[in-house]
Amino acid sequence: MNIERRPRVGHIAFLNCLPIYWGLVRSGALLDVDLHRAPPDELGNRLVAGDLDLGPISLVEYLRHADDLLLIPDIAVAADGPVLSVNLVSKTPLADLPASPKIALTSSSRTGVLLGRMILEQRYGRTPEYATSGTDMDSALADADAAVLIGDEALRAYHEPRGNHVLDLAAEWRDWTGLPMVFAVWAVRRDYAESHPGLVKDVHVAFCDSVRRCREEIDDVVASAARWEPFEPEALAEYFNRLQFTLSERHLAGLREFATRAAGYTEVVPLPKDGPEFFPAGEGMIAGEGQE
Ligand SMILES: C=C(O[C@@H]1C=C(C(=O)O)C=C[C@H]1O)C(=O)O
Repeated sequence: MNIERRPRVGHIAFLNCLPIYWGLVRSGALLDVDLHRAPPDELGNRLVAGDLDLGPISLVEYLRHADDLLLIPDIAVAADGPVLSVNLVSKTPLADLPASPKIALTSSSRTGVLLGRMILEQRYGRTPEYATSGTDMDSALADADAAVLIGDEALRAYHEPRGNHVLDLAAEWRDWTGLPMVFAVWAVRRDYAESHPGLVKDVHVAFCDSVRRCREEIDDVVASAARWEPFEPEALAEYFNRLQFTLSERHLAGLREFATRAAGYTEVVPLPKDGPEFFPAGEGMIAGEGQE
């Protein structure tokens, strides 16, 4: 009897991760993983608790738990400029925000909300009062001057701001540092990587192949997503084009810069000098994508 169980793999329940999983269906690799779909905050908790073996995790959550995790090469959720779905949505133009604005931080985010705090405090000299909020624009703005939103709700706010002002935080990061912003990385628990290196390698290869297929079949990805999502095909095409799913050297430079700046804010484990530490999987497999 086979007592091996499938690797338990996370799946971020946002449109932005659809391209990463697209090819798993096409190649059949979907049958070889036990996929768990949830918002990023929940997936991070489950990976850290050992209820998942590997998968996407918010960059900040990875930095907090880097001692227990290894990065999986090549794959990320990132943007080198506007991302459209990590936004500071404010009732007034940014310049008119008071010195100590009330800022709502969506409960689903760890990285976007910290990026928003850094930008408000360091770039725009504000000393905000923060509160955790629901994930949608109305509940987040109910008792705040502005809100940091991520994912589908933030993309919706970008397309339908309803009188509010939308500041793209990945664009802000790029203007500020000259670097891409990495929002989520793929990580594997160290104990799982040690006991099941072959399975981790298989999942890595399957995801790299999936991203490659998605780029080749992007029109089908858009058409398929547009059947179910409240966004026009053109808007989805623009979004999937902005998003980068790779972790190139340039992305790593952005990740390290963010880790350095995050250290002053939250209990992140400082990266080792030549860090982050990777699951050993050889050369990058989807080189070229997202690299400049
Ligand atoms: C680009 C995005 O990245 C997401 C942002 C995250 C965060 O802020 O913690 C976590 C996972 C990512 O998928 C997005 O959701 O819009």
